[in-house]
Parts: sequence; structure tokens; C-alpha cells
Amino acid sequence: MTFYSDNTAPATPEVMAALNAANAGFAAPYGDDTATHGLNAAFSRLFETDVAVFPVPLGTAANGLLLSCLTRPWGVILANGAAHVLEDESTAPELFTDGARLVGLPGDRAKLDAATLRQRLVDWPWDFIHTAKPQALALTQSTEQGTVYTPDEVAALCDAAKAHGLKTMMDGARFANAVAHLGCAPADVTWRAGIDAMVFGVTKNGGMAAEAAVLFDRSLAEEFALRQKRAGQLISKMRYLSVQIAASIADDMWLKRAAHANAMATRLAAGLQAVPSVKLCHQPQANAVFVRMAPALADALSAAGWGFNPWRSLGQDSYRLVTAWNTPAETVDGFLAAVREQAAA
Ligand SMILES: Cc1ncc(COP(=O)(O)O)c(C=O)c1O
Ligand SMILES: C[C@@H](O)[C@H](N)C(=O)O
Repeated sequence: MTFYSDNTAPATPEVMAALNAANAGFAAPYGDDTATHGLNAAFSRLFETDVAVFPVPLGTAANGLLLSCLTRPWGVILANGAAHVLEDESTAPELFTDGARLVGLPGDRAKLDAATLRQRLVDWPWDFIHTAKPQALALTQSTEQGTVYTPDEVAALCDAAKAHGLKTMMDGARFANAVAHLGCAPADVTWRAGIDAMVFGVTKNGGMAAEAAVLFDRSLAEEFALRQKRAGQLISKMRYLSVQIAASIADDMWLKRAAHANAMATRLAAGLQAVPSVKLCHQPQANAVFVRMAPALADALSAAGWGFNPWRSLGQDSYRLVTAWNTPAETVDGFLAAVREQAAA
């Protein structure tokens, strides 16, 4: 599974220790436990503003629940054409929003472009009753192609969206990798830039199964809670999600874990770039590397036991390699040696 996805990585020692420590005695269910009650304060400190936090087991559910609070069933959600909510969540967003439509916009390296968004919204037939109207913008940070939005880029997108009354949501399944790359305050690339709500991803960064839906617009909290229950996403033993989330953000472990994953992706990309027959699609900014190579070379590496993902949206000869919090440098170097050997064969 090596570089198949950070979804294949184990939970971190700190998450496992937190789960073991929580696994004693009785605790109030459905979010009334101590760990869950502590999340609002912990994330309010992390984001330097008062927030409401809801633990959710899966990223797809967290995305769908947030979108359902930001969009009415007759609305449109704008996203980049390569967005996970468009490409990799079946019709979950449509299910959670009771039928809202997702519309993909062009943008290189899975990034939305503010000028493109602005023009699309200006051109939208707002007075034409027959056309569904945009109500939300969804952006992924870091993106599905391992790129990262700067705070200014997020602000420009949110300004364009809000000029037409859209709410803004961030799919932060790999938010940690973005902030580790940017080195900025989490607030600067979220609510200060205009984001109304986000998924703060934990699972890909060493959680077992836990995401934190974070509402910067706390007026949405009651609706989110009601929708979470209606969607069958209100886990009874919530403590087991909340302790994972709390352990991930304690002592900035989320950033340390993500920084390692990013560093391994940078190491991997540098090594691959030195192989003449392998072409880097773009420099990684987070923990995903995208390359083009001959399918025969990819097949030989797979046959040798190396795991990675064909990424057809970038072309038939394109592949995604993802590093994780626990990817050893030795594994990266071993893969690079295998690539050099197979490429020379
Ligand atoms: C960018 C992004 N968002 C959301 C998700 C959804 O997470 P899950 O598969 O836990 O539903 C994923 C999954 O890896 C993802 O890559
Ligand atoms: C579905 C697949 O794309 C998953 N989200 C991953 O990143 O590995």
C-alpha cells in the first residue's frame, strides 16, 4: 500500500494512547462526554475565535452535513472540477443537501481561480427563475492534487463568492498538510479569509476515524446538530471520536505529523524528478505527488509490491503517490531505487 493513500496509514501513537485512556468506565453518550465538551474551547484557541465543533466519523459525511447547512435543496454548490465532493463521494453531497446541484469550475492543479469564479458568478442568470442559483462555494485545502491555497487566494475566492451571497466551506481533509506547508496561523487561511465552515481533517493525518466539523458561523450549530442526527451521523460513543481529535491537535502534533508527510512527499518528488523517464506533473505542496510515467514502468513497480494510484483525471499515464505521517525516509529511498532500476531495465 506504500504510497496508495494516507488513508492506509495506521493511527498515531498519541491517538491510540488517547483511545486507550478513554476506554475506561462509563461516559455520557451522544456528545455529552467530557472530551467532546472540551473541543469547542480547544478549537476556539486553535483558531483564535469562538467556534462550534462537531465530531463526525467520515470526511464525506462531514462535507455533506456542512454543505447541507450552507445550501438549500434548490441551490448550486460551486467547486473545482476535480473536487472530492464532485468526483469521489458518489452522490453523497446531493443526498445530504436533499438535491442541491454541484457544478465544477475549471482550475489548474485542482485549484479554484478567483477570476474564473468571479466571472462565472457575474454571468450567472440570477433573474432567470428556470436556472438554479449558486448558494455555496466548496474548496479543498490542501487540494486533491496536493496543491495549497494561500490565505490571499482563499480571501479572493471568498470575496468573489460573498459578493453574490454564497456561503463558503472548506474540505480540510488534509488541512494540516496545507498549514504545515504555509506556516501561517490556521485562522489566516480560514475564517479571516472568509470561510464560514470547514472540515478539520484528522483521519488522513493519523486519526483512526474522526473528523471535526468546525463552524466559524456558529449560527449554523443548531441546524448542523439536527441534520447530523437525521443523517444517522450522531455516534453514541462520541468520546472515541473526540479523544482522537483532541490528541491530534494537542502540542501541535497535527502540524508535526503533517510536516513529516509533506517532507517525505518533497523527498519523493525530488528523487522522481531525477529519473529521465518520469515526469512530475507539478511540485507537491502537501503530501501527494503526481507523475507521468510509462504504464509498463508503473506495472513493473506494482508487480514489485509498490502501491500507488492511477490518476486518470490527469491522463492515462498519470499516477498519484501519497505520503503519510509515518512514511519512513528509507521507504521513499527504497522506492526511488526501484524506480531507477526498473526505468533502466
Ligand atoms: C480531499 C478529501 N476530502 C474528503 C475525503 C472523504 O473522506 P472519507 O473517505 O473518510 O469519507 C477524502 C478521502 O480521502 C479526501 O481525499
Ligand atoms: C477516494 C480517494 O480519493 C480518497 N479520498 C483518497 O484520497 O485516497
